[in-house]
Amino acid sequence: MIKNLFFTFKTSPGLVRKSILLELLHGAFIAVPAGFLLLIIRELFSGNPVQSRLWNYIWIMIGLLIIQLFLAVKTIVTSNIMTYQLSTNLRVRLGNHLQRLSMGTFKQRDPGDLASVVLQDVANFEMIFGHTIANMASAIFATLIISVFLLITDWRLALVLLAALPICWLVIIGADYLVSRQGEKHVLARNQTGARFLEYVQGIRHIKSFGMTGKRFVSLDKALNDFRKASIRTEVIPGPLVIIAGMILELFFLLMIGIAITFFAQGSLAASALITFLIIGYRLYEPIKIVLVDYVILRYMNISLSRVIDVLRIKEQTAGKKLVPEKFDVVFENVSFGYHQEKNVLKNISFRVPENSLMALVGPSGSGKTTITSLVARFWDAGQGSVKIGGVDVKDMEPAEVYALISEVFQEVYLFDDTIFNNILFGRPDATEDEVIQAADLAQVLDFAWELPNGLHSKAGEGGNQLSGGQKQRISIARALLKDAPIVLLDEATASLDPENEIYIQQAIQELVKNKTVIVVAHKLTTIKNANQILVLKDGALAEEGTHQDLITANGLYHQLWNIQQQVGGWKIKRIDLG
Ligand SMILES: Nc1ncnc2c1ncn2[C@@H]1O[C@H](COP(=O)(O)OP(=O)(O)OP(=O)(O)O)[C@@H](O)[C@H]1O
Repeated sequence: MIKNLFFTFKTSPGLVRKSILLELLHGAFIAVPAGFLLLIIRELFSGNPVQSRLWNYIWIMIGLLIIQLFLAVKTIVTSNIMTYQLSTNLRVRLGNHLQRLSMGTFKQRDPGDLASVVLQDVANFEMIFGHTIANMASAIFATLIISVFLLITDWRLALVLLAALPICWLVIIGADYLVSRQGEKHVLARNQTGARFLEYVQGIRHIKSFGMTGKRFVSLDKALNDFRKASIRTEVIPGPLVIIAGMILELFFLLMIGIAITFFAQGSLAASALITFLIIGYRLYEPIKIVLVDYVILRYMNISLSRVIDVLRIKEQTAGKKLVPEKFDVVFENVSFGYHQEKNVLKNISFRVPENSLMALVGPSGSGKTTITSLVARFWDAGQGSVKIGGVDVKDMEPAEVYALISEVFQEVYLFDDTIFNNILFGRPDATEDEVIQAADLAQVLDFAWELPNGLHSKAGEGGNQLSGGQKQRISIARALLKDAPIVLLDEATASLDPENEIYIQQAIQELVKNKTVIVVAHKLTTIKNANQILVLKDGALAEEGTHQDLITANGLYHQLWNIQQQVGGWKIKRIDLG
């Protein structure tokens, strides 16, 4: 836990130092009045108490109380400023860090879990740390000072009181163990609930269309129930141990009284010392009781903090030599890559796409076509070999620099819950209105936008849910046109569209790929007949390479795929003819 706290403190060391100093000072001012109480008792039992001296002590104690009040306010304010500063730092660090992670990290991790780290775990830290740390620091310091007073007064009785501490500590270690185990289960249950909610809301359309509302709700309901049970256990299980620790303190206090009375009866303890231990001895335990409860809660907070730090430690994509290419040909040199270490989905792939030419990727489903485009965009880094743009290894470029060179049009289009205009503007935020309109025109967006109530300024709806698939495609092409990046990655967008939309989109794509280096994942071979180069993949390896004519002549896998598609196409035409 200490390590995790230091990791967090590093971001605002000055503020943390100031806060800790104030807390220690506050602790001292909680303890010092006990010293004056001790002097008052001594004076009273001196046989000849001096009234004025007693009053002086009382005035000093009142003065100390006022300072203590002032310090308490200052400490609360500073520790809250520190807590919110530290949690803000954590959020900013997480935000910056997430940006620099490869896309792979996001695909590999449960999105609900990642969201709960950013939202829940940081909030957990914020809430618990703010409320416990100030108490703990001042309580520990106050205990130390009161112990010194008591040791000076009578070391034997002081040792009896202090002997309770290691025993309490053992009990707290037990509670700590339970909190850590149960806390992890609680956090897991909480994340499951978040993930199931996310799944339920995101998939609501499909869940409804397959009539699975009840079934899916069962898994959400189960997650909620598990979370409820885990929450109760987290609260209840360590509770008795904390109470036991408190009772041990009470028992040792009673033991100390018994021994003190014996010493008093034997004449080895003065009456003033006996009274001192009865009054101040009890005060020794007050801060400790606070520490006992707060420590257990802090351990729970540490589970959240560890999760935040784990995310912060995920390796970021580096920029290597921070090079910027001047040309835009794309080269793969003996690239092998696997999403998981055990299995390579790309095996020793080499090719070159010259600047301003079009290369098509063809192959059966799962052969690795999309993976190749993901490596060009540096969504993932190649395991072996290198991916180069203009002679520069993408690993030697800032990931943002790579993204800036690439426009992508994929089958699945994501639109923001904003206007069509702003969704296009996203391609190049500093573009002028005329440029956006021109891109919308070239991508055939204006054709349908002018029929909408607010034209280009009509809302696309969250994820583009107020538009058809073809319309969303055209917006994404307009966005790519506006970006005007030198490299275009196309996951053949027309695969699932009706003929009318397909024509529109083909026209829009013709505009997009003009004078660009283009890699297209092709599903319909007719659309890539004129490609400068076709790469045929099979099981992640390069099976064939050449132009359409070369590959037909070679009479291999491409020829087979071509024949199949021709037959299916012919069959479709026949069916239409018959109809
Ligand atoms: N994020 C991922 N995590 C793990 N494995 C993945 C991931 N994405 C793809 N794969 C696997 O990698 C292999 C290649 O997938 P890829 O999507 O590149 O194929 P594809 O040729 O584009 O397929 P399709 O034509 O069906 O889109 C497949 O076996 C797939 O299951």
